[in-house]
Amino acid sequence: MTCKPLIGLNADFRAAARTTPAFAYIAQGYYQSIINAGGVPMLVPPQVDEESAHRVLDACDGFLFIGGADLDPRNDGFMLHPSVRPMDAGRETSDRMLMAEIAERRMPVFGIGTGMQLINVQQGGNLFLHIKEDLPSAVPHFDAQDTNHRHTLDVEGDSLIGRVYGDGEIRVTSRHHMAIDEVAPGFRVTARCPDGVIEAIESEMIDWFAMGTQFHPESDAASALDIRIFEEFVDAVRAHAGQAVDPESSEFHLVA
Ligand SMILES: N[C@@H](CCC(=O)NCCCC(=O)O)C(=O)O
Repeated sequence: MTCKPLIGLNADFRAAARTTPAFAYIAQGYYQSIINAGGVPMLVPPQVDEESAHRVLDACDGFLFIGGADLDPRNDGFMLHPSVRPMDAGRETSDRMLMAEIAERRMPVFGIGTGMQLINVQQGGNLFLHIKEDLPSAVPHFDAQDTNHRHTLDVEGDSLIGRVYGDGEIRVTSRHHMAIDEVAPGFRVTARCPDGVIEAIESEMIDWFAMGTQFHPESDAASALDIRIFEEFVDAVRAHAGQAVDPESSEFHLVA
């Protein structure tokens, strides 16, 4: 039997406005990258209770948390900072429910942007709420005029990110004003911007594939190397689902 792994993606949510209804949505780069890497994306709108979140996860082999607006620091016991623009409260509640259960199940997970920040806080780490204030010498990590604003990246060679990018200058797409401060127990930093801002984390736990990038490998400006991160993730999902690679056919078979 061959089958592609089913990967859940949390959708963003925008409340109704004067001329538009409420809608859940997701940028194409996130789900297209999963398709390109050989997975089947399943878009998950905000869930209303734990039972529903668990039912969704029963159907998934892995999960991708997408970027978006800010997590509300008050949900982690911190004060609101004037720069923080909290995401829709329903999305945040749903994302946190899904993430808690994903961690419990040790389901393979990849978080991008806010998605990485979610993994980190749910696992006991914390965040700088505004890079400009907390790390004043940092280079710009956000440009309102350029959604594909890029900066360079220093990677740890003995990591997934290091394997993907190898040697040579790396430039990645950056769109954030918050950043990881303390890394959650069980995770390590595997990439930083040369200014020190944490750009990627990976689980060190042998029973759990979990990783995050602060940068955006799904962006329109993604390189062939950026796309390799999704392939590594989808391969990890397959491995967790008990599938093995058939090098002849490039198809994936359930291991009996
Ligand atoms: N809280 C974050 C948000 C970082 C992020 O996810 N940016 C992407 C926004 C929209 C998208 O491209 O999906 C911060 O630190 O600013």
